[in-house]
Amino acid sequence: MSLVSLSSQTPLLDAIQEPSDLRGLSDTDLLGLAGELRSETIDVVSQTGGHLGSSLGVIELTVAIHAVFDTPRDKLIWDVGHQCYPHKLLTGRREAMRTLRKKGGASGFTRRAESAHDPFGAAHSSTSISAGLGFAVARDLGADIGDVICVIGDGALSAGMAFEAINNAGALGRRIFVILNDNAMSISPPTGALSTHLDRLAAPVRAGSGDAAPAGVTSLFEQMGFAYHGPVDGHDLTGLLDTLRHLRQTADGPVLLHAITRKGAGYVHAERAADKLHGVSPFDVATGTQAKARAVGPSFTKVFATALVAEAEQDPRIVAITAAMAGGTGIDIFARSFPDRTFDVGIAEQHAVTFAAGLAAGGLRPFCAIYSTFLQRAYDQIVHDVALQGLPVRFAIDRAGLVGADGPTHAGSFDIGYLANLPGFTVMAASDEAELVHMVATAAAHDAGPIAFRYPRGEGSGIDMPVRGTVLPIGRGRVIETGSTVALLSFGTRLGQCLAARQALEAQGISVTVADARFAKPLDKALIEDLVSRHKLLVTLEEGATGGFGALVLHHLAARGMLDGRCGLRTMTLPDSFISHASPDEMYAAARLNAEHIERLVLGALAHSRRRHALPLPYDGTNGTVNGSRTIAAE
Ligand SMILES: Cc1ncc(C[n+]2csc(CCOP(=O)(O)OP(=O)(O)O)c2C)c(N)n1
Ligand SMILES: CC(=O)[C@@H](O)[C@H](O)COP(=O)(O)O
Ligand SMILES: [Mg+2]
Repeated sequence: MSLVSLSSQTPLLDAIQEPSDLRGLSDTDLLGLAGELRSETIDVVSQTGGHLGSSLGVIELTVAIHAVFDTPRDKLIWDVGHQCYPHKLLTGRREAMRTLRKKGGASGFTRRAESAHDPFGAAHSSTSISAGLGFAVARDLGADIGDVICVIGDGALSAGMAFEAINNAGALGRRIFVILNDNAMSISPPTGALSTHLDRLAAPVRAGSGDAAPAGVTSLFEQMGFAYHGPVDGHDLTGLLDTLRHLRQTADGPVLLHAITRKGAGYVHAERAADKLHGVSPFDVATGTQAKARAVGPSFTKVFATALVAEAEQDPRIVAITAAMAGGTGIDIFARSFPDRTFDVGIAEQHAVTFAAGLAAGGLRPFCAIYSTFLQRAYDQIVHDVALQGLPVRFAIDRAGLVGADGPTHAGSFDIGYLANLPGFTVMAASDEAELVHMVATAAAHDAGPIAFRYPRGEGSGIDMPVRGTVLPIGRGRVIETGSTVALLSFGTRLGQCLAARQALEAQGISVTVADARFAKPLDKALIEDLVSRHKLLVTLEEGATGGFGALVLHHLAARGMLDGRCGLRTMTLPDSFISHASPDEMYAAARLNAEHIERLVLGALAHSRRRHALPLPYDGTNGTVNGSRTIAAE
């Protein structure tokens, strides 16, 4: 049943500059406003792309919260933040939303720097209750803060840190509102016993038989010190207004309101879609058909998944783990072939890694497929449970490097540094989709210890693909093109940019070697020493922050006493800043990691070495980016 007829007329929304404008409206007008807000959300995302289903599911919640509470003095914190589009439309950013996720435009998540109505930034899930409790305690210790409202989804609630926060909040007893937006969806259907528990609580509302948990079913939240209210219909705006007004009047401690919603609510194409149109590219509103990005080659994700299936067909010890990202990581492809060897642990990366460690200790060959950025959440598990015990967990690290519209919260910038400094780890980066196939085979065969291979979001270059992966010699890189003056040593897919830069430099009479390092650990020391001894300049490149591959190369050369100036050395990395969202190309341009930047750096370094005297480097030691600013905009 559609909750709204899509109309382009939005007279009520037109009058809303700030949430305070809502508070003068009648409940009837608020109903009309919700309808207009839903239409506007659909229209905006049909133009820009982004996260649609989640935003549609919280239209009524958004209107009710801003109508009842005194935002921004009352702090409204959205968990994940991918559902914040209606919130942004009501908080002075309606125009900015037309530039959603574009270079210089509105972020697709909440951001403190963007608005006082975004008291806490998000994008990684399950942080809202911890942050909200911080605001609540700051208030109780004298800060000028009103109420605190955390909106968290059923998926985000499956992460351990959400329960760490509930555990603490329930004991502290501070007044805080947690609104559980329960649409029985994560990106895909949720997994886990918590989901079963929530379904039991929600059953009456979902069955349309009333606003109360079934007799005898008490929520675990009550057991943990929260006043549990619900389940209530999260699309019944009038009911929500009454409930929130009542709770605001009466709450004297932590409150959890269990709101039952539908992801994609009010847009038939979203409601019908298996994923409820969680993440979409621009689409036709009438048909729901999305624009298809032109792809030259297969996606790295699909190449990974297909290669893993091929390996698993030969080896029953191979199992796959995802943390609620089966579609994004391609593990859903693996699951179709091996449902009993596939484990979706929910949004629980810490558990995923240590679970994989247990699987490895039990003699299996676990592939833990987690985006680089989300793997950050499990660092101690990687160190303490995997590396320290030398357990052969395989890490398939997707979304390595800059990812584009999701921006800095999703950039895979740090895994090279945070893995290659761990004893016993093997760290690889695929320079293209064929290399990725070989790296899956190499990881499958590697029982000597933990091994990771990284690859970017998006499609490959469409090169010829091997039928099967071959196991690579550990710690060995490969020379692609031979030259004599400059050596470009690339770790990852900047290799393509190196080859383009080589062409430009060769046209200027500069002879360039291009090599693919393949491994950041163990380093190919023989290759590095040979490149340094035979060239005037060695440049390392990586789609990672400083302190990664290039640093390890310099460490090695220092240890070998080869920093004697006979060969100039430069490292090209991501800048020491977070790069705002834009397209991947625009972000790599801001990072100065494209072919033109390689060419410019080489010419500058050669000129510098010709002058043979120290000049102040035109940068802070990175590849030309201005340092000092924490976040830089894509050019
Ligand atoms: C730590 C972390 N892991 C994974 C993700 C990817 N992710 C984004 S939204 C989402 C599902 C969230 O489900 P829920 O909280 O129920 O929100 P809904 O999409 O249903 O509105 C996931 C897994 C993330 N943002 N953060
Ligand atoms: C909100 C969130 O964290 C995910 O939806 C993420 O945006 C998915 O990223 P990809 O689109 O790269 O799979
Ligand atoms: Mg959900």
